[in-house]
Amino acid sequence: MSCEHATAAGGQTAPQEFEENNLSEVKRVVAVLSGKGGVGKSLVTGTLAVELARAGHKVGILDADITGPSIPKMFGMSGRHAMGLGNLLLPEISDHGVKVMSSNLLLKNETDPVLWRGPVIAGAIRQFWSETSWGPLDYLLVDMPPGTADVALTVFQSLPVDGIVIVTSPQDLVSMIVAKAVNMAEKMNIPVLGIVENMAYVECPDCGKKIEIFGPSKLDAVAEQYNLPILGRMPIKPELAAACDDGAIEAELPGGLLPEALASVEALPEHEAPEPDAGA
Ligand SMILES: Nc1ncnc2c1ncn2[C@@H]1O[C@H](COP(=O)(O)OP(=O)(O)OP(=O)(O)O)[C@@H](O)[C@H]1O
Repeated sequence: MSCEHATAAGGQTAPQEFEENNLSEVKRVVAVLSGKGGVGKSLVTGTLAVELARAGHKVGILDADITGPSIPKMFGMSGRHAMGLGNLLLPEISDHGVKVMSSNLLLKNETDPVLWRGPVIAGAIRQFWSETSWGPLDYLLVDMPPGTADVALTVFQSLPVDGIVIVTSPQDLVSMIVAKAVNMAEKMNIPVLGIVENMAYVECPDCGKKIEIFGPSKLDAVAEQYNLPILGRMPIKPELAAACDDGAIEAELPGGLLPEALASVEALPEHEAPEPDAGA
């Protein structure tokens, strides 16, 4: 498949800070990172976005998981396409006001594979920041690609990320994954806000007992080892997966799933406004 926008932006490899355009006013950027795919990073990003929006904040999601984007579907945007305004892209806006920019919003069909090479992906990230009109946002959440490789590095080197939320699951090699993320964050000088453990347990529908089906969690020990706060434990809930599949996360997400993560993100100070002459 091809994308006019992303192809035009290809060829950008050298690490550099991407400029914010003068139609965006993003106060805080939070990256949601996981060590591998499928641990629920996108669900945690979506949950945080919904909880922030319900708390009255203006929220956007930059879907940096370029080759495996799942945010638009979760927010009921399947089949929608991002529009342009002059040189800028306009994010799609969900029913409850969450703005989303994603490679899936640039594809003709959402089932088309994204077969872009690294430099083109970096170019897409630049477009989603520098060439997207985000307007005023209290929080921009970045749904990172899984792992700590190339694209993650581009995001951390190029966007003004204020904090990182690490998502793990009990069957992960939690200690190693957290170590990699913490080392990367330290090198980039970005604070890690803490760890969310997803799929931590299943609740018995009859007696409410929490069953740790992947065995006892190692999260407490790892959090202590790296001196990181635990930002919450999400249970496996089939209705969550169904809500994501139906594009109904905003309507159907139960309240209060990640209170500690919400409080930690809300406590982040605003970063400094861009230079007045930073243009699109
Ligand atoms: N706590 C949960 N309960 C039920 N289903 C879940 C839970 N967490 C994630 N899922 C489901 O598991 C699948 C993978 O989740 P998700 O897309 O959020 O993972 P990811 O880490 O972002 O994956 P990738 O890195 O491949 O994009 C989705 O279908 C999602 O709805």
